[in-house]
This record gives sequence, structure tokens and C-alpha cells, in this order.
Amino acid sequence: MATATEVTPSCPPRPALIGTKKGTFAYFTIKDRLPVIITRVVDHVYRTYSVLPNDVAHADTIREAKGIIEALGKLRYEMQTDKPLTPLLQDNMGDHLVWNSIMETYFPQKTWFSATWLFSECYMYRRIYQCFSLTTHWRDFDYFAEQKKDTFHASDRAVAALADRTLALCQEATMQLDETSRHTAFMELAQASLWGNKTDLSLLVNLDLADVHSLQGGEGGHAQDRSSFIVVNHLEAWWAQVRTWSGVRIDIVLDNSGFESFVDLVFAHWLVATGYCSKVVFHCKAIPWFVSDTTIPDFHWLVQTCRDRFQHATHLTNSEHLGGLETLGDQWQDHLMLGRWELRADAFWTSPYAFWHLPRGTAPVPVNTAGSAANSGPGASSHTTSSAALFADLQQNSAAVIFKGDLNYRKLLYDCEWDLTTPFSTALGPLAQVGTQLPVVSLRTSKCDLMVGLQPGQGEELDKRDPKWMVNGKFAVIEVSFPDKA
Ligand SMILES: O=P(O)(O)OC[C@H]1O[C@](O)(CO)[C@@H](O)[C@@H]1O
Repeated sequence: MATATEVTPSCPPRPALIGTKKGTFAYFTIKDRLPVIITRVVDHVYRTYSVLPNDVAHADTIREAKGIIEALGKLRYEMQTDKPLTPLLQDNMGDHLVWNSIMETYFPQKTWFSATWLFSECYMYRRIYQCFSLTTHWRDFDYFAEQKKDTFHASDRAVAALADRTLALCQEATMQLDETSRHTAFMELAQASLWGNKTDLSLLVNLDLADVHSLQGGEGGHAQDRSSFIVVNHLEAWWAQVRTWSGVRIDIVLDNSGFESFVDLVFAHWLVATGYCSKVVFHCKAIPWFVSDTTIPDFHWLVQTCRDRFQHATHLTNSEHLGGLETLGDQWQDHLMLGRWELRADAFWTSPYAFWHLPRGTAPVPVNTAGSAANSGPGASSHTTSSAALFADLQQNSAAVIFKGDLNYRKLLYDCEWDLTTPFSTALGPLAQVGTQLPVVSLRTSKCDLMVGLQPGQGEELDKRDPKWMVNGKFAVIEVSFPDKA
């Protein structure tokens, strides 16, 4: 095992998950899933530009769209034929030197399959962004926005039901101080936030509406008791912390936009309503990322869609059900306006670095100046300039940093072949070591062959129960690591 100081992007603490290993989820992803994701972007650009009038006013936009499609085709070809990774060009993100120096230092001559899976996959999303960012007319175009919005609209029934439920829980919480009820509500909402992570568009590339409804647990929107599918469950340990909180700040490193971020907001709303928290910082992505990840514009769109009672909803039959949703959306807007909720989009989250690098200050990531227009609005703040500054803020000010989803889990654990029984705190490396500890909570449905924290023999039992348990998103973990209290 590499020691902490030797750990680098090409040399994680255990052998890296890598596309050259046939039969692994990494191999399947690079070979089959990622090319489909690029194809869908091509299709979206084509559909968008082909309805534009063929006149002088749109000539440049159309010409640029054709250039984007050509660049995306080249990208897909390079990936499918396993060509060497090539340097990024300078664009409006200002981080190309960071990427290129990592490539030169750690992945010289490496190809799509032979670099680490984490690097190749992040690099693909950064390259897609570059195809757009180098243009004039398409640089702010979110090529995943349509998919994100459609999926949220498809969730409208579950969303409406959950909004009413949330308001009832918040009213209860403010009316009575009974800790048992709060404990029950905490368990319910934390698990709703966990299972929201099932709605991931990069995994569900052929999703239809029926799939969305069944993923979200059917019509009612109430969390089913799926606890036997939570294979590592530190929820009680987390509650032991939460019950001592009063007016703390927490941070949520968001994952998917739409239904998942809706349930995260619901949970955050309850934590504020109960007084456990007085501030929630939501960390969004600075660029479109892993298809469905939440950007700041996505966040605002979601709040507004709730305030507008799903103006374009097609599945709801009874508009009376939407009053609660509107009330909740209005309260969220107030949270943003009054600074109780803050939105940030630090470029570190869309860098190729695993989170072991967060405290090290070895990953200076420039401010995304060009993206800042899109990343503005109530509650949006400026971005920090380095991972060290981001880390210092989290360490000094946050009572819990909640990492949502599979990619965050991969980055927390450095995306490598840990033994299933490795303790979570060991696999967190510096983030669980004296001096560089963070209060970490991970809520993740399992969508790749990486997991830690199981009991001896549990992995074998799970293999018998469902051979695809690690990658099919049906099983989940809630893992926490809090610094010891002095
Ligand atoms: O939205 P999440 O939970 O981070 O999942 C991201 C997806 O990307 C991957 O991390 C890699 O493709 C998968 O394992 C998962 O399907």
C-alpha cells in the first residue's frame, strides 16, 4: 500500500479502478456507457440547432453547432479506439493547466482505458464542456439541462406528496420538542435523501417515466422501509451528533439535480426548521457534470419550479396537492435571500482530484470567472480559489459535510480496490486523520464496484443475495466519520 505522502492520481492507496480490467464496471463504463452519453449530447445539439431559421442572424450559431458535433464525434472516436489522452485547450474555466499538468506528470502516454477510471471519466466531462466553451453562442448552453428537467417533471407526484409531508413534519418539529418524534423524522428524511440518489441519469441512459416512478418508490413518495438494503448504516451515530446541534452550519455536496436535490432540500429545510442548523451551504457543480449533477442554475430552476407549482406538469390530476409545494418553494427562496442557504460552485468539485487532496493544498484550481454569470442569483457566493481555502472553510465552519452519491464516494475513497471490510475512516485517508479531519457523512446508493465498511462475510452473503449488488443502485451505504471530541 502506498503511504499517504506517495499517494498520487496515478498511484492511489490501493490499485486503481481502471478501464483495462475487463469485466469491471470501469471497463463497461468506458466501453459502453460513456459513448452513449456523448451520442445523446450530439443528438441534443442537433435537435436544438436544426429548428433554428436558416438565416444570416443564426448562421454563426449553426456553424458553431456543426463544429461542436464534429468535435464531439472526434472525442467519441478517440475514446472508442482507446487513443492517448490529449491536453485541454485554454477556455473560460481557466483550469486547463491544472488538468494538463496532472496528465503530463501522472498519465504520460496513457489512453482512455489505461489511465485511471476516475481520471478518464472526469476528463470526458471536461472535454465535452470544452467543445462548447470554446464557442461564442453555445458556451453557456447546458447540454444536459433537458434531461435533468424532464426527469424532475416526471417526479411531480412524488415531489408533491413529499412537500406536504415535509411541511407537516416541520410543523410538528416546531410545535413540540419531543426528541423521539424528531428522531423518527430525522430517520425518515435522511433515508429519503439517501434513496433520492437512485435517480442518476448517467446510469439510466434509457430512462422512461415509468422507470422514474418505480425508482422513487411508487406513487406515494413516502420512503418505504428499505433498511435491509442499507448494507452499512451509521444513521444512529449520525443522529447522536445531530441531536446535540444548535444553530450549526452544515454543507451538502450535492449530486443529481431534480428529485435527488429536491429531497436534499427537504432534509435541509427540516434541519433549519428544527433549529439544529442555522445555515446550509450547498455545493453545486461549476459546469455540466456526470449528466445529472446539480449546477447553480439547476438549483434555482428547481426552487422556481416548486414555486410555480409545476406549471408544465402533465401527470398530476388534482392541483390542490400543489399548495404545499408552492409554500415550500417560497420558503426556500426566503432561505436563499436571507442567507440561511448559500450556493457555491467551487471548481475543485469538477477537478479530477480525489478528496484525499482536499486538505493538501496541492490542487490549486482557478476561479471559474466565465461561469460566474450563470452561477449567480440569490444565495450564490463567489468561489474559493484553491482546495486549501475550500478545506479550511469546511474544517473551521461546518458541523457536517454531507457527500451525496456515487461519484463523491469514489472520490472520498480514492476510487481504488479497498477490501470490503476496510473501515470507512481508513479509506478516507487524510480526511479522517488528526489535523486534517472533516466531519464526513456519505449517503450513497452503490453504482460501481467499490465499497468499504462491511462486516466479515457480509460481501459473500450479498453476492449470493444479488450478484449485481454493488453496481445496480439497489443497495446503499450511510457512512460517517466525525472527529473525536476533545
Ligand atoms: O450520480 P452518482 O450517484 O454520483 O453516480 C454517478 C455515476 O457515475 C459513476 O460514478 C461512474 O459512471 C457511476 O458509478 C454512477 O453511475
